[in-house]
Amino acid sequence: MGRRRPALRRLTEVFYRHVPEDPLLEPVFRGMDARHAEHVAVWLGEVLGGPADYTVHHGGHPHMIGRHLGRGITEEQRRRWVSLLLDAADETGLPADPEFRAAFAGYLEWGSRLAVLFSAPGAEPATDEPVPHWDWTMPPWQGS
Ligand code: HEM
Repeated sequence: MGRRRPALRRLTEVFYRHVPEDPLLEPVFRGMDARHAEHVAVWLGEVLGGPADYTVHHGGHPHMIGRHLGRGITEEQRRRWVSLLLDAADETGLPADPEFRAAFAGYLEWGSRLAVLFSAPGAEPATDEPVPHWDWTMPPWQGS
C-alpha cells in the first residue's frame, strides 16, 4: 500500500481543506497540527495493508488514541466526518470499485464510532494495541 500513499495524501489534504468550511467540524479541528493531514494519510495506509510507518515514525496506536482523548466527539460530528471523507474520496478519484468502497466505508464507520467512545469525558481506553489492519474479503462482482 506504499504505492497508495499519494492517493491517500490527496484524500486527506482535500478533506482537511473542506473542514474549515463545515460548521460542525470547524471547531473540532481549529488550531490543528499542520502535519495532521499527512499523519492521517500514513495511518490509513498502514490500516489498509501498507507499510507500518505510523507505528514506526508517528507513535503508533497510543499516539492516535491520545490525540482524541477528552475531545467529546458527538455523533453528529462523527457522521459529518465520515460523510466529508467519502465526498473527498469521490473528489480525489479514489478507486470506486464496490469492494474497495464497501471496505473503506466500513472501516470509517468502525473507527469513527470508536473515536466517539474513546473521546468521551472520562474514557480510559487501552492504548497498548497495534494499529488495526482492515481487510476485505468480498470477491469482485461477476455479474454482467
Ligand atoms: C476512522 C476514524 C478516525 C481515524 C482513523 C482517525 C485518525 C486520526 C489520527 C491518526 C490522528 C493523529 C494524527 C497525528 O499523528 O498527528 C487523529 C487526530 C485527531 N482526530 Fe481523528 N480519526 C478518526 C476519527 C475522528 C473523528 C470522527 C473526529 C472528529 C469528528 C476526529 C478528530 C480528530 C482530531 C481533532 C485530532 C487531532 C488533530 C490535531 O492534530 O490537532 N477523528 N485522528
